[in-house]
Amino acid sequence: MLQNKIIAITSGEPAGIGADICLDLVGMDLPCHVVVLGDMDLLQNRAKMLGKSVNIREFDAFRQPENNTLDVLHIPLRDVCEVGKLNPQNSPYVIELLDKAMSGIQSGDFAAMVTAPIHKGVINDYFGAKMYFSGHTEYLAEQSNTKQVVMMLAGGGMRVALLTTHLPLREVADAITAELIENIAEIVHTDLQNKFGISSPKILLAGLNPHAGENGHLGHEELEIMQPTAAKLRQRGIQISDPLPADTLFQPFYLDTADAVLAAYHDQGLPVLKHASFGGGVNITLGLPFIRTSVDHGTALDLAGTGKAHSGSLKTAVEVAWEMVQNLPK
Ligand SMILES: NC(=O)c1ccc[n+]([C@@H]2O[C@H](COP(=O)([O-])OP(=O)(O)OC[C@H]3O[C@@H](n4cnc5c(N)ncnc54)[C@H](O)[C@@H]3O)[C@@H](O)[C@H]2O)c1
Ligand SMILES: N[C@H](C(=O)O)[C@H](O)COP(=O)(O)O
Repeated sequence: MLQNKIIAITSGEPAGIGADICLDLVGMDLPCHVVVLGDMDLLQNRAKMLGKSVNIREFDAFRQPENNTLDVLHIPLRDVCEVGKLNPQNSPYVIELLDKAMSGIQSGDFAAMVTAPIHKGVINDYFGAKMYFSGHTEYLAEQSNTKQVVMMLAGGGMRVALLTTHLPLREVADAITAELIENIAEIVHTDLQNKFGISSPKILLAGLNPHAGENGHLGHEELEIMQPTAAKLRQRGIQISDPLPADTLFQPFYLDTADAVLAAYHDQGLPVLKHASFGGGVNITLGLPFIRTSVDHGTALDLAGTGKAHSGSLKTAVEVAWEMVQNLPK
């Protein structure tokens, strides 16, 4: 049976580089069979534009993978797609790719999903008040009725998980509660064990404020919330540090002692990681009832159809998803 050995790749925003990087997978040495979810004509046209001669065929779970062939689960675009130009009318298509990948996992057709980049802005332009879309992470959590998930990126020899994800900076401090830290740290701890095979994970907690609050003189979240919660978590057997100053935490002296950093917010942790590994890192959603990884970059509308987009991150995302599948308790 091929079925549960297949990884579904959602091709993402059709005007962006999603199709380009999916086409690049053909001929790569991948650890498993992959099927791309997307519009077949879009993929054919993009292949032509890029001068790639790739055999694009309709996905059939019982067919063996073939050389120079991309298996595609055809999902039609809703409207025209001009390369590099966002068309809000295609937003339901982008969402359908995610829904189909998720239902394929639930039915046992796919072992995991890997997502190519989407454009959150255009999805919100289309759906308006009907649905607020802040990212794959939050959407997949909602759709799978998962109360808490964690965004973690890996690259450049580090893993960086986030306490808060796509949240305006103004709202970050209020969102950091003892309950949130406990929930997130527990998910990071458990998923590092179960999905990454790390038996005794060590987590470094970054403070929210400059110099981790400078003993309460530069903010009180560290003393009042983060430190007592970290102590409580340690009593429960989770190896997490007290909040450390984020500006000096990302150096080998600390990083070499740990399996993951838990950053307080998106742009505290991710710029460091992306500086070290942009285009080769991977975004992993922890805490979901299924495996989902993604690229570390966005839609790069400026590069779509030019042949200049790098696909290393997509390849890594497939490899990491597959490794996670292998690590799942049997
Ligand atoms: N996994 C995802 O779905 C994901 C991740 C990050 C950003 N985004 C979304 O993408 C959209 C655009 O975001 P942005 O402009 O901040 O970031 P971006 O990553 O699309 O582009 C930033 C810069 O990096 C370059 N770049 C990006 N990917 C590249 C690649 N594979 N190879 C070579 N160069 C590459 C782009 O040309 C651009 O100069 C936003 O809507 C954002 O939310 C989605
Ligand atoms: N925060 C992610 C990053 O910077 O790479 C990106 O926006 C993707 O997030 P989702 O996987 O939730 O779409």
